[in-house]
Amino acid sequence: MSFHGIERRGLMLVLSSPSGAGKTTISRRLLEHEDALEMSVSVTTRPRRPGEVEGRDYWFVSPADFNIMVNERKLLEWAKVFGNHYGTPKGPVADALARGRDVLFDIDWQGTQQLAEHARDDLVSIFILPPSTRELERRLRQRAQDPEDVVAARMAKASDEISHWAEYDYVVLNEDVDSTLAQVRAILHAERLKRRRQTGLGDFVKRLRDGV
Ligand SMILES: Nc1nc2c(ncn2[C@@H]2O[C@H](COP(=O)(O)OP(=O)(O)O)[C@@H](O)[C@H]2O)c(=O)[nH]1
Ligand SMILES: Nc1ncnc2c1ncn2[C@@H]1O[C@H](COP(=O)(O)OP(=O)(O)O)[C@@H](O)[C@H]1O
Repeated sequence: MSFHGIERRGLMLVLSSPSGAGKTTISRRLLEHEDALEMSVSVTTRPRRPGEVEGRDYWFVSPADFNIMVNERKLLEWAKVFGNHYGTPKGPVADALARGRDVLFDIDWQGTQQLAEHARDDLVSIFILPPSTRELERRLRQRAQDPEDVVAARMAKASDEISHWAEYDYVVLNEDVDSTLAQVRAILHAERLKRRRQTGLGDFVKRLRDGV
């Protein structure tokens, strides 16, 4: 990746939050604005929701196929969430990073911990908090795509998920979508400028010094 003509190493941007806090909304908006960013599309055994698109939101697979992917080590990380399995296919992430692109992950704390074990230096993690419990419940119901018992289960798990907030590099409160988006973009832009990510800086500075 070239940034002002200087080679840069791609980064892995993780968004986690309790269900309903707004990860999907923020991810979609972010991808509209950030050309150099690609979504990591997970595989899941969860049923497809109305409006979800195969290959855009998830790859929907059977439990048997998921197990095959685990056994063949095709997943970078995987976890069981709300009784279903979710995992990150390895290939597309490696390809994107090799092309110098950044990769966005909508994964839970278990997946974030696994990525941190393998690629801490390339990882930038953001935890998204809802403004209040009431608002979280309102958002989960408003989405109205899950049956009532699923909404209740997700609310019951919210406290567990939130308990991992301090394991993240950044924490953003998602009150208003536009300002959350601006904050996440600011984090991404600053992280891209980290010296160790600008791999072409040494050569650039050498040419600069040679010229003076
Ligand atoms: N570890 C891991 N978690 C995932 C993956 N894909 C999705 N998740 C998480 O699984 C949880 C449930 O996702 P989903 O069923 O789409 O509901 P959501 O909470 O509305 O996004 C969320 O916390 C996601 O971040 C994955 O590949 N790995
Ligand atoms: N800042 C916000 N203000 C109001 N509603 C929001 C906000 N962010 C997300 N939502 C709504 O809340 C619901 C859950 O958001 P979603 O992005 O699906 O959350 P998650 O992916 O974390 O489960 C959706 O109906 C979405 O439109």
